Amino acid sequence: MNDTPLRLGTRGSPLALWQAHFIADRLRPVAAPRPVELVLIETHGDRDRATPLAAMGGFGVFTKAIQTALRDNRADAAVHSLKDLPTIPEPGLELVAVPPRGPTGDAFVSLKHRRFDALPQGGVVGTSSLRRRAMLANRRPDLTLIDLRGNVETRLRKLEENDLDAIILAEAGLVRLGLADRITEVLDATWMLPAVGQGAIGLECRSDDADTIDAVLALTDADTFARVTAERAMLAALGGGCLVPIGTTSKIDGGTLTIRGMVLSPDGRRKVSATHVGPADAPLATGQELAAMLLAEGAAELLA
Ligand SMILES: NCc1[nH]cc(CCC(=O)O)c1CC(=O)O
Repeated sequence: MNDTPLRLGTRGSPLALWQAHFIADRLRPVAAPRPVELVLIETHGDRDRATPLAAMGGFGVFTKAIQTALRDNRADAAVHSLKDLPTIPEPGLELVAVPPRGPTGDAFVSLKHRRFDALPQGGVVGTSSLRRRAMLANRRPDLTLIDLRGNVETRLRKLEENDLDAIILAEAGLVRLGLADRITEVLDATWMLPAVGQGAIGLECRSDDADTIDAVLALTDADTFARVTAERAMLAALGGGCLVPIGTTSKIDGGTLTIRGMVLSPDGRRKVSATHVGPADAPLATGQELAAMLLAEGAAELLA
Protein backbone atom coordinates (compact mmCIF):
# COMPACT_ATOMS: atom_id res chain seq x y z
CA MET A 1 0.00 0.00 0.00
CA ASN A 2 1.22 3.49 -0.94
CA ASP A 3 1.59 5.63 2.17
CA THR A 4 4.13 8.14 0.86
CA PRO A 5 3.08 11.77 1.32
CA LEU A 6 1.01 13.25 -1.50
CA ARG A 7 2.66 16.66 -1.93
CA LEU A 8 0.53 19.50 -3.31
CA GLY A 9 2.58 22.17 -5.06
CA THR A 10 1.21 25.68 -4.60
CA ARG A 11 2.18 29.32 -4.67
CA GLY A 12 2.46 30.98 -1.29
CA SER A 13 0.02 33.87 -1.80
CA PRO A 14 -2.92 33.97 0.62
CA LEU A 15 -5.37 33.06 -2.17
CA ALA A 16 -3.17 30.22 -3.46
CA LEU A 17 -2.82 28.86 0.09
CA TRP A 18 -6.58 29.04 0.64
CA GLN A 19 -7.09 27.04 -2.55
CA ALA A 20 -4.38 24.52 -1.65
CA HIS A 21 -5.89 23.94 1.81
CA PHE A 22 -9.34 23.62 0.24
CA ILE A 23 -7.96 20.88 -2.03
CA ALA A 24 -5.93 19.20 0.74
CA ASP A 25 -9.03 18.95 2.97
CA ARG A 26 -10.97 17.20 0.20
CA LEU A 27 -8.07 15.03 -0.91
CA ARG A 28 -7.21 13.59 2.53
CA PRO A 29 -10.17 11.19 2.76
CA VAL A 30 -9.60 9.83 -0.77
CA ALA A 31 -5.79 9.76 -0.59
CA ALA A 32 -5.61 7.92 2.76
CA PRO A 33 -3.40 6.34 4.00
CA ARG A 34 -1.23 8.84 2.14
CA PRO A 35 -0.85 12.03 4.16
CA VAL A 36 -1.46 15.20 2.12
CA GLU A 37 1.12 17.97 2.47
CA LEU A 38 1.67 21.39 0.92
CA VAL A 39 4.89 22.37 -0.83
CA LEU A 40 5.21 26.14 -1.34
CA ILE A 41 6.78 27.19 -4.61
CA GLU A 42 7.75 30.70 -5.62
CA THR A 43 6.88 31.50 -9.24
CA HIS A 44 8.26 34.12 -11.58
CA GLY A 45 5.09 36.16 -11.03
CA ASP A 46 5.68 36.14 -7.26
CA ARG A 47 9.32 37.21 -7.54
CA ASP A 48 8.68 40.11 -9.90
CA ARG A 49 5.82 42.15 -8.52
CA ALA A 50 6.43 45.38 -10.43
CA THR A 51 6.48 44.52 -14.12
CA PRO A 52 3.02 44.73 -15.70
CA LEU A 53 1.80 41.19 -16.33
CA ALA A 54 1.28 41.98 -20.00
CA ALA A 55 5.00 42.80 -20.30
CA MET A 56 6.20 39.60 -18.60
CA GLY A 57 5.75 37.51 -21.71
CA GLY A 58 2.64 35.88 -20.31
CA PHE A 59 2.51 32.16 -20.60
CA GLY A 60 2.84 30.58 -17.25
CA VAL A 61 4.36 33.22 -14.98
CA PHE A 62 2.32 31.80 -12.08
CA THR A 63 2.44 28.12 -13.10
CA LYS A 64 5.78 27.18 -14.77
CA ALA A 65 7.78 26.83 -11.54
CA ILE A 66 5.11 24.56 -10.04
CA GLN A 67 5.15 22.40 -13.15
CA THR A 68 8.92 22.16 -12.90
CA ALA A 69 8.55 20.99 -9.29
CA LEU A 70 6.10 18.30 -10.47
CA ARG A 71 8.54 17.09 -13.12
CA ASP A 72 11.44 17.13 -10.66
CA ASN A 73 9.41 15.06 -8.22
CA ARG A 74 9.35 17.78 -5.56
CA ALA A 75 5.53 17.75 -5.68
CA ASP A 76 2.94 15.20 -6.83
CA ALA A 77 0.01 17.41 -7.78
CA ALA A 78 -0.08 21.09 -8.70
CA VAL A 79 -2.88 23.33 -7.49
CA HIS A 80 -3.37 26.12 -10.02
CA SER A 81 -5.86 28.93 -10.49
CA LEU A 82 -7.01 27.46 -13.78
CA LYS A 83 -7.15 30.82 -15.49
CA ASP A 84 -3.40 31.21 -14.96
CA LEU A 85 -2.63 27.83 -16.57
CA PRO A 86 -1.62 28.08 -20.25
CA THR A 87 -3.47 25.84 -22.69
CA ILE A 88 -0.24 24.62 -24.35
CA PRO A 89 0.14 20.91 -23.52
CA GLU A 90 3.01 20.11 -21.14
CA PRO A 91 4.74 16.82 -21.99
CA GLY A 92 4.55 14.39 -19.07
CA LEU A 93 1.92 16.42 -17.23
CA GLU A 94 -1.84 16.24 -17.31
CA LEU A 95 -4.73 18.40 -16.12
CA VAL A 96 -6.51 15.65 -14.19
CA ALA A 97 -9.31 17.27 -12.21
CA VAL A 98 -11.25 20.50 -11.80
CA PRO A 99 -13.42 20.66 -8.65
CA PRO A 100 -16.81 22.41 -8.68
CA ARG A 101 -16.30 25.94 -9.92
CA GLY A 102 -16.48 28.90 -7.57
CA PRO A 103 -17.89 32.32 -8.48
CA THR A 104 -16.83 33.23 -12.02
CA GLY A 105 -17.47 36.96 -12.09
CA ASP A 106 -15.38 40.12 -12.05
CA ALA A 107 -16.01 42.38 -9.09
CA PHE A 108 -16.17 46.17 -9.14
CA VAL A 109 -14.72 47.44 -5.88
CA SER A 110 -15.10 51.10 -5.03
CA LEU A 111 -15.09 53.22 -1.89
CA LYS A 112 -16.66 56.14 -3.72
CA HIS A 113 -19.27 54.88 -6.15
CA ARG A 114 -22.10 52.47 -5.66
CA ARG A 115 -22.23 51.04 -9.17
CA PHE A 116 -19.97 50.79 -12.21
CA ASP A 117 -22.44 52.90 -14.17
CA ALA A 118 -22.13 55.64 -11.54
CA LEU A 119 -18.41 56.19 -12.29
CA PRO A 120 -17.80 59.81 -13.22
CA GLN A 121 -16.53 60.89 -16.64
CA GLY A 122 -12.76 60.20 -16.74
CA GLY A 123 -12.84 58.10 -13.56
CA VAL A 124 -9.62 56.24 -12.65
CA VAL A 125 -9.89 52.44 -12.51
CA GLY A 126 -7.07 50.02 -11.64
CA THR A 127 -6.68 46.61 -13.23
CA SER A 128 -3.74 44.42 -14.19
CA SER A 129 -5.55 42.47 -16.85
CA LEU A 130 -5.60 43.18 -20.58
CA ARG A 131 -9.00 41.52 -20.82
CA ARG A 132 -10.56 43.71 -18.13
CA ARG A 133 -8.89 46.79 -19.58
CA ALA A 134 -10.26 46.14 -23.08
CA MET A 135 -13.78 45.39 -21.83
CA LEU A 136 -13.81 48.46 -19.58
CA ALA A 137 -12.55 50.67 -22.43
CA ASN A 138 -15.17 49.26 -24.78
CA ARG A 139 -17.95 50.04 -22.34
CA ARG A 140 -16.58 53.35 -21.10
CA PRO A 141 -13.97 54.89 -23.44
CA ASP A 142 -13.74 57.93 -21.15
CA LEU A 143 -12.22 56.06 -18.18
CA THR A 144 -8.55 56.33 -17.24
CA LEU A 145 -7.23 52.79 -16.77
CA ILE A 146 -4.09 52.27 -14.71
CA ASP A 147 -2.04 49.12 -14.27
CA LEU A 148 -2.36 47.59 -10.83
CA ARG A 149 -0.39 44.51 -9.80
CA GLY A 150 0.05 42.54 -6.62
CA ASN A 151 -2.04 40.03 -4.74
CA VAL A 152 -5.64 40.71 -3.78
CA GLU A 153 -4.83 42.44 -0.47
CA THR A 154 -2.17 44.63 -2.10
CA ARG A 155 -4.60 45.79 -4.76
CA LEU A 156 -7.28 46.59 -2.17
CA ARG A 157 -4.71 48.66 -0.28
CA LYS A 158 -3.74 50.54 -3.48
CA LEU A 159 -7.40 51.37 -4.11
CA GLU A 160 -7.37 53.40 -0.91
CA GLU A 161 -3.77 54.68 -0.94
CA ASN A 162 -3.90 55.86 -4.54
CA ASP A 163 -7.39 57.30 -4.12
CA LEU A 164 -8.65 55.38 -7.18
CA ASP A 165 -12.29 55.50 -8.20
CA ALA A 166 -12.39 51.72 -8.40
CA ILE A 167 -10.50 48.49 -9.03
CA ILE A 168 -11.64 45.27 -10.70
CA LEU A 169 -10.81 41.92 -9.08
CA ALA A 170 -11.95 38.35 -9.55
CA GLU A 171 -15.04 37.62 -7.47
CA ALA A 172 -13.67 34.15 -6.59
CA GLY A 173 -10.52 35.54 -5.00
CA LEU A 174 -12.43 38.00 -2.81
CA VAL A 175 -15.02 35.43 -1.73
CA ARG A 176 -12.37 32.83 -0.89
CA LEU A 177 -10.37 35.29 1.20
CA GLY A 178 -13.45 36.27 3.20
CA LEU A 179 -13.50 39.70 1.52
CA ALA A 180 -16.89 39.41 -0.20
CA ASP A 181 -18.08 42.47 1.75
CA ARG A 182 -15.61 44.56 -0.24
CA ILE A 183 -17.47 43.81 -3.49
CA THR A 184 -19.47 46.83 -4.60
CA GLU A 185 -20.98 45.12 -7.66
CA VAL A 186 -20.39 41.93 -9.60
CA LEU A 187 -20.12 43.18 -13.17
CA ASP A 188 -22.62 42.00 -15.75
CA ALA A 189 -21.07 39.07 -17.63
CA THR A 190 -22.86 40.07 -20.82
CA TRP A 191 -20.21 42.79 -21.26
CA MET A 192 -17.48 41.92 -18.70
CA LEU A 193 -16.93 38.35 -19.80
CA PRO A 194 -14.77 36.38 -17.33
CA ALA A 195 -11.41 34.90 -18.27
CA VAL A 196 -11.25 31.33 -19.50
CA GLY A 197 -11.28 29.12 -16.41
CA GLN A 198 -11.95 31.98 -13.99
CA GLY A 199 -13.12 30.77 -10.60
CA ALA A 200 -11.93 27.21 -11.24
CA ILE A 201 -9.03 25.36 -9.62
CA GLY A 202 -7.03 23.01 -11.84
CA LEU A 203 -5.20 19.96 -10.49
CA GLU A 204 -2.28 18.78 -12.57
CA CYS A 205 -0.35 15.53 -12.09
CA ARG A 206 2.46 13.57 -13.73
CA SER A 207 0.84 11.45 -16.47
CA ASP A 208 2.61 8.30 -15.20
CA ASP A 209 1.63 8.69 -11.54
CA ALA A 210 -1.47 6.46 -11.46
CA ASP A 211 -1.84 6.49 -7.66
CA THR A 212 -1.98 10.27 -7.44
CA ILE A 213 -4.20 10.55 -10.51
CA ASP A 214 -6.67 8.08 -8.94
CA ALA A 215 -6.95 10.13 -5.76
CA VAL A 216 -7.09 13.53 -7.50
CA LEU A 217 -9.74 12.35 -9.98
CA ALA A 218 -12.19 11.91 -7.10
CA LEU A 219 -12.28 15.71 -6.73
CA THR A 220 -13.36 16.53 -10.24
CA ASP A 221 -16.77 17.88 -11.21
CA ALA A 222 -17.99 16.65 -14.59
CA ASP A 223 -19.93 19.81 -15.52
CA THR A 224 -17.10 22.14 -14.48
CA PHE A 225 -14.59 19.99 -16.35
CA ALA A 226 -16.71 20.05 -19.51
CA ARG A 227 -17.15 23.83 -19.33
CA VAL A 228 -13.49 24.61 -18.80
CA THR A 229 -12.52 22.09 -21.49
CA ALA A 230 -14.69 23.98 -23.99
CA GLU A 231 -13.37 27.36 -22.80
CA ARG A 232 -9.74 26.24 -22.99
CA ALA A 233 -10.31 24.65 -26.42
CA MET A 234 -11.63 28.00 -27.66
CA LEU A 235 -8.65 29.85 -26.20
CA ALA A 236 -6.13 27.36 -27.61
CA ALA A 237 -7.70 27.52 -31.08
CA LEU A 238 -7.54 31.33 -30.96
CA GLY A 239 -3.87 31.10 -30.02
CA GLY A 240 -4.37 33.20 -26.94
CA GLY A 241 -2.85 32.89 -23.51
CA CYS A 242 -4.14 34.32 -20.27
CA LEU A 243 -3.03 37.76 -21.35
CA VAL A 244 -5.15 38.45 -24.41
CA PRO A 245 -8.48 40.29 -24.38
CA ILE A 246 -10.62 37.16 -24.61
CA GLY A 247 -13.60 36.49 -22.38
CA THR A 248 -16.11 33.70 -22.07
CA THR A 249 -19.22 32.52 -20.30
CA SER A 250 -20.50 28.95 -20.36
CA LYS A 251 -23.25 26.86 -18.86
CA ILE A 252 -24.55 23.32 -18.93
CA ASP A 253 -28.27 22.57 -18.98
CA GLY A 254 -29.06 18.90 -18.98
CA GLY A 255 -26.93 17.48 -21.75
CA THR A 256 -26.31 20.79 -23.49
CA LEU A 257 -23.29 23.04 -23.28
CA THR A 258 -23.69 26.70 -24.24
CA ILE A 259 -20.55 28.79 -24.58
CA ARG A 260 -20.08 32.42 -25.55
CA GLY A 261 -16.77 33.95 -26.50
CA MET A 262 -15.65 37.53 -27.03
CA VAL A 263 -12.41 38.91 -28.48
CA LEU A 264 -11.50 42.58 -28.28
CA SER A 265 -8.74 44.76 -29.60
CA PRO A 266 -6.43 45.79 -26.73
CA ASP A 267 -7.79 49.36 -26.88
CA GLY A 268 -11.31 48.01 -26.57
CA ARG A 269 -12.52 49.80 -29.68
CA ARG A 270 -13.35 46.72 -31.68
CA LYS A 271 -14.90 43.46 -30.57
CA VAL A 272 -16.41 40.29 -31.95
CA SER A 273 -18.51 37.76 -30.08
CA ALA A 274 -20.31 34.53 -30.83
CA THR A 275 -22.33 31.87 -29.00
CA HIS A 276 -22.30 28.17 -29.74
CA VAL A 277 -24.28 25.21 -28.41
CA GLY A 278 -23.16 21.58 -28.40
CA PRO A 279 -23.49 18.31 -26.54
CA ALA A 280 -22.02 18.46 -23.03
CA ASP A 281 -20.04 15.30 -23.73
CA ALA A 282 -18.12 16.88 -26.65
CA PRO A 283 -16.79 20.10 -25.10
CA LEU A 284 -13.52 20.11 -27.05
CA ALA A 285 -15.27 20.25 -30.43
CA THR A 286 -17.76 22.87 -29.22
CA GLY A 287 -14.98 25.15 -28.01
CA GLN A 288 -13.01 24.70 -31.23
CA GLU A 289 -16.10 25.40 -33.34
CA LEU A 290 -16.75 28.58 -31.35
CA ALA A 291 -13.18 29.70 -32.04
CA ALA A 292 -13.75 29.10 -35.77
CA MET A 293 -16.91 31.23 -35.59
CA LEU A 294 -15.00 34.04 -33.85
CA LEU A 295 -12.20 33.84 -36.45
CA ALA A 296 -14.82 34.04 -39.21
CA GLU A 297 -16.05 37.26 -37.56
CA GLY A 298 -12.55 38.73 -37.74
CA ALA A 299 -11.03 37.78 -34.36
CA ALA A 300 -7.57 37.17 -35.85
CA GLU A 301 -7.19 40.84 -36.77
CA LEU A 302 -7.95 41.86 -33.20
CA LEU A 303 -5.43 39.41 -31.75
CA ALA A 304 -2.64 40.40 -34.14
N1 LIG B 1 -4.12 36.36 -12.29
C1 LIG B 1 -4.24 36.44 -10.86
C2 LIG B 1 -5.38 35.60 -10.37
N2 LIG B 1 -5.48 34.30 -10.67
C3 LIG B 1 -6.63 33.82 -10.11
C4 LIG B 1 -7.25 34.85 -9.45
C5 LIG B 1 -8.51 34.75 -8.71
C6 LIG B 1 -9.22 33.42 -8.75
C7 LIG B 1 -9.86 33.11 -10.08
O1 LIG B 1 -10.23 34.03 -10.82
O2 LIG B 1 -10.01 31.92 -10.39
C8 LIG B 1 -6.46 35.99 -9.58
C9 LIG B 1 -6.72 37.33 -9.00
C10 LIG B 1 -7.60 38.22 -9.85
O3 LIG B 1 -7.75 38.00 -11.06
O4 LIG B 1 -8.14 39.21 -9.31
